Amino acid sequence: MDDAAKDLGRCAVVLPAGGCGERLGSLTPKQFCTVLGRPLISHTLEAFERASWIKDIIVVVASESLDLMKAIIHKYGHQRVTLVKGGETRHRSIFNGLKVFSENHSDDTAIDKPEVVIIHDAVRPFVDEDFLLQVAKSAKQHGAAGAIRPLVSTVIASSSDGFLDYSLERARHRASEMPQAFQYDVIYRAYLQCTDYDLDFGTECLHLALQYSNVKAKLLEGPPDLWKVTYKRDLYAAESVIKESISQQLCIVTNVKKEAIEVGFLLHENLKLHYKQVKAVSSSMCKTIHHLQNIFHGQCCNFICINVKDLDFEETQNLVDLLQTTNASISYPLVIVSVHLTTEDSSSGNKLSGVRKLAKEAHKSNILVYGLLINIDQDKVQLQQTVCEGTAIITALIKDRNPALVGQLMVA
Ligand SMILES: Nc1ccn([C@@H]2O[C@H](COP(=O)(O)OP(=O)(O)OP(=O)(O)O)[C@@H](O)[C@H]2O)c(=O)n1
Ligand SMILES: O=P(O)(O)OC[C@@H](O)[C@@H](O)[C@@H](O)CO
Repeated sequence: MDDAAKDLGRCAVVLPAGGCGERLGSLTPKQFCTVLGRPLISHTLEAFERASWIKDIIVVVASESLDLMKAIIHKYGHQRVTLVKGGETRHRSIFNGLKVFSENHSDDTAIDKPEVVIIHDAVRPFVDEDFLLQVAKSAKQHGAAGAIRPLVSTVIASSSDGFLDYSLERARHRASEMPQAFQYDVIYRAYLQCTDYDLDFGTECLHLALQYSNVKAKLLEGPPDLWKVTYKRDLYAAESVIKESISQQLCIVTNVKKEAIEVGFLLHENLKLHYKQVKAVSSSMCKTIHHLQNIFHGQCCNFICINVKDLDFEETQNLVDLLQTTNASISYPLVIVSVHLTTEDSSSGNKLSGVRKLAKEAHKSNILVYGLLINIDQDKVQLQQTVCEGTAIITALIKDRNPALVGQLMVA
């Protein structure tokens, strides 16, 4: 991607995050509300950090949120971030963010002026790097560029007495979304000329570029998940989108004992009907996180660990220990379904307490461990049926990632 961005020149992003999220109805401003255990703004930052060609990330927050934002940056290890104090309105916050490149600072933190600056609401966490680059390149060429999406509802105007005045032809109009991008001088010059009315009541940066810099923005149709978190339902939707994105891959870890391999094979056959990528590896291949990351060329968040009856939790404990050595679970809760093969005569009592204890410890590292008993004292047909039921339990646990079920022992 870096090669594709090489003609862009220096690029930065301004993330306005200084609002109070009134429409969401929470005491916590929505950019700091947690989604899958992590503040919404951290998900957005992670998306921009994937674009290494964006050299500076300017986060604009209300002064009362500066310490909270610093703590989030530290906890999640965000890089390339500069904090700026927000303003009373979104436009004033964006303007404060843009000033960081052009005005001297008391602490001499001058930041190199970018050729292209992206502006993106911090509460829009789903940012696609390819599309970001398209918008930035288009802004380099045309002076300004912005994301648009088809309108879902028709736009109408109301008369002062509350009756329909006129309606806009929906097919000819679009919703203005983000990211937007500008040649830095185009948008900074526009903000310098803004009236107070613009700064206090305006909502459209593209309009400012046209009004004050006489630059018509290039409009690019963006992907469907560009939406802005505004209402409570948007937080729930964001959590579902993220859960779905981290539930595409699955790693089955088993040792070389015969019964473990047999159940592992049956689980693999069932699970590959539900997941895009299912890999089965022997626990001997999972001695280092390097091995694990090589399996999926990156981050896998879902594991099934098959423990044969006489070894109890050794496989799961080893996997938890390995995962705890990485930051993998900082970004998203990892799931381990600890499968225990059992026979008619073995008691599940000690397993229950064992899974509970192990799960409680792992949960401190944001690793969710669930137990699953599979009785292998069955004929082939019955075992296949049991594994099929076990697969349904596993897919539900991974999809839901419910902390309340951590340490519970399900029976297929
Ligand atoms: N004074 C403000 C107001 C808004 N924003 C930011 O602009 C983005 C989009 O604005 P909006 O969705 O309106 O956020 P809020 O103003 O917080 O929401 P509400 O209007 O419901 O209060 C958000 O990331 C918000 O934090 C900002 O930086 N400074
Ligand atoms: O008006 P709000 O402050 O809720 O949100 C800002 C949005 O209007 C803005 O992000 C897009 O419409 C693009 O300009």
